[in-house]
Amino acid sequence: MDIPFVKLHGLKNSYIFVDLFQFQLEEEMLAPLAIDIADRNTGIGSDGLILIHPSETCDVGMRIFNLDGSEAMNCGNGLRCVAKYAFENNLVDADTFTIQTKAGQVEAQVHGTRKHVHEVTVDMGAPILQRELIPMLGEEGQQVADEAFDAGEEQLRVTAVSMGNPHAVFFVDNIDNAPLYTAGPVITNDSRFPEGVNVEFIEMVSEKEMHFRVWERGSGVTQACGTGACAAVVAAILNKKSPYGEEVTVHLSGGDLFIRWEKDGSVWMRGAAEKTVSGTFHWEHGA
Ligand SMILES: N[C@H](CCC[C@H](N)C(=O)O)C(=O)O
Repeated sequence: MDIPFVKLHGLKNSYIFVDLFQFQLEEEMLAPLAIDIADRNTGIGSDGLILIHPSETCDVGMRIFNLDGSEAMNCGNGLRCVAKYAFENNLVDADTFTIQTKAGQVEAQVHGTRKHVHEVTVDMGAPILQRELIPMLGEEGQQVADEAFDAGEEQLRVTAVSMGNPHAVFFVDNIDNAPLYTAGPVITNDSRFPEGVNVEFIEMVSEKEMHFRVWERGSGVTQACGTGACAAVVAAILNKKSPYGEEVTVHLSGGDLFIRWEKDGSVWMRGAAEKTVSGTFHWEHGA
């Protein structure tokens, strides 16, 4: 079958987008399609697949699938790309609109014109901090902030935050020495996280600036992770390394995101979204 797609990225965290307003896919196709279309050798190449779909509760809907075909509940960089695509393709009437995710709904505001949106601000809603809702094993009802967490030879300290998807945040003295490739793949599958976890390493530059690296659940090391950047700033504030209510600059491998967490309120994410290419993917389903 020939599948129309658009490739977009948020700070080089790229996804292949299929617009279900125009093209239909069967549910059982989605995971194998994500694996095939994201393959850098035999597919288009990306960090996963994102579906833009009609929604009964919001202006548009988004579903995201990782490289390994697993479906995630949320995707920050993907949301900015969905917002850009929806506005530029007249799927929405105004420059501010709602997007349905499996984690709930968010509100996006695009910056730019119908011809070209260059930046998007998203109200990501409130973080989820109760251990059992991350989910992470251990005493229920508690937050997980600066808790001892040994992984292999690494003696680390974890702060766990969900943005609809789970994140384990670790503060290190030097981001270049972070055990991203050694501890990342171990922690992402650690049994203390029954649904797996996205793994972030953070080096604080100042209270309003940090370096960020990520091993993503289901995709491995990516150039950026929007929900991860949100989780990192929440973790910094919980650990009194950053202030509530002020924009923190997060330096990811692929570029900068600007994140603020309003006390007792939402996490706001602002950053770029760019289109790379559109075309048709010829897919022999089941081949
Ligand atoms: N890259 C995405 C996160 C994907 C999350 C996915 N790896 C999972 O939660 O399983 C972002 O910009 O938020």
